[in-house]
Amino acid sequence: MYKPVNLAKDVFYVGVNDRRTHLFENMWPLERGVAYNSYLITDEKVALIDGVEIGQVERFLKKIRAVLGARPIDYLVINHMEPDHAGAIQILRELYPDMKLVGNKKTIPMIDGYFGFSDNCIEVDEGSKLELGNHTLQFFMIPMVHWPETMVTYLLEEQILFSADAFGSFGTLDGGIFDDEMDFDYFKDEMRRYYSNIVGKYGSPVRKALEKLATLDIKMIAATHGPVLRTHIAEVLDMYNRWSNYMGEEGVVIAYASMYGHTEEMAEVIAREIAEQGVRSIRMYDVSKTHPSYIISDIFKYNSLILGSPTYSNGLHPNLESLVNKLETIGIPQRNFGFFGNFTWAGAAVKRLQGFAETSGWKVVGVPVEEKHALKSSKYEACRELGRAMASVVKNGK
Ligand SMILES: Cc1cc2nc3c(=O)[nH]c(=O)nc-3n(C[C@H](O)[C@H](O)[C@H](O)COP(=O)(O)O)c2cc1C
Repeated sequence: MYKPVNLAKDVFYVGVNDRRTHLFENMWPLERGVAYNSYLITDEKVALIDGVEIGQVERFLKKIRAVLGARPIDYLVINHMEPDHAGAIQILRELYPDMKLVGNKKTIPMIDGYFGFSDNCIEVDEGSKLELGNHTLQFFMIPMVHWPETMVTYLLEEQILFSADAFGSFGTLDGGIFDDEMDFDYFKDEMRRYYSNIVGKYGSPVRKALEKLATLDIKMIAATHGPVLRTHIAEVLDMYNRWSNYMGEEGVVIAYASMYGHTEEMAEVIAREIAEQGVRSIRMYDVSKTHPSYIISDIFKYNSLILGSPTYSNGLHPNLESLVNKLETIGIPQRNFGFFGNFTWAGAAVKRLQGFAETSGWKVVGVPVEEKHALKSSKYEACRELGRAMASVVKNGK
């Protein structure tokens, strides 16, 4: 019934869209859903590359059968064992009992651990090849992008890279499957939100993977989420190069918490001064309103960050603390950093942010401002001074 979508002759897209799940990994908002991409190659042997999340298996199987009819699958290539791709393994194995699972030495113990079997598995290694007939698959390991077993599969004859979660994105494929069939700008933002929050900690493994992939001629990148890339490959590789090197463009993210508006007022003063100094890219977020994944995405985009918080139970406001914890986990090596806070009887927020600044190794810009009660003229001027200092560093590097 389904009209097959070809990436090349005998290479098919059989992925599915999920618009029902609200939170990816039960954490990251999916405003426009997510796609679980899977690919089928038909030759003397049939290979399926990655699967889908278990809840989406029905439509997935329909798409497979639309291509294969009653023909069995010979190989299931498992580039990545995360359950949003590997969840359908059990069902696929029951439907196709002779199907061999193709993974590396780290994949197979995970198959055993999750599903309780390790028979019918083929272990591949760096550079191993699997012949399907007229098509040859070659495997390259990209450990910790973003799980240890992750590998990519390269289809030599068509120069298609099946890249697992690398180059993936949130967002369903609303009709368009390929990057030139859609408004790709939306996906660039969602690709950064996906990368920064899910893969962002692993800059060094990503850089190693990019070096390895640079030796391949790539006509198409087929990731497990988001559009199939055939037009924007160079641009996306460049984006990955910048993100994995934690290079931020000129701009300031200001993220604050505020219960009664005093900390917010300080943030407004700082932002206005930065703008008056000529910085055009300023993104201001109330951490109680905006999910941290969007804020972290912008912290990856821009080279400077200012955090502000009221003191709350002798610490940071819990939502700001949560953002700081996430930043500590990711460990971005360098940003220009300013901070400020507000309190009523004994300030602790600025002290906590000072501690974060020291452990992060970031360049502290300006003098931190801490106001007691309402904003008064001396701290108003101190906020402006912090804004001026930040604008100078953003624009002039000092
Ligand atoms: C639940 C709660 C806990 C607080 N804990 C502290 C505290 O430990 N030390 C302090 O000096 N002020 C504390 N405050 C007072 C706030 O820091 C103060 O009201 C501040 O001005 C709030 O800033 P905002 O207007 O930006 O929300 C607390 C306030 C609330 C509501």
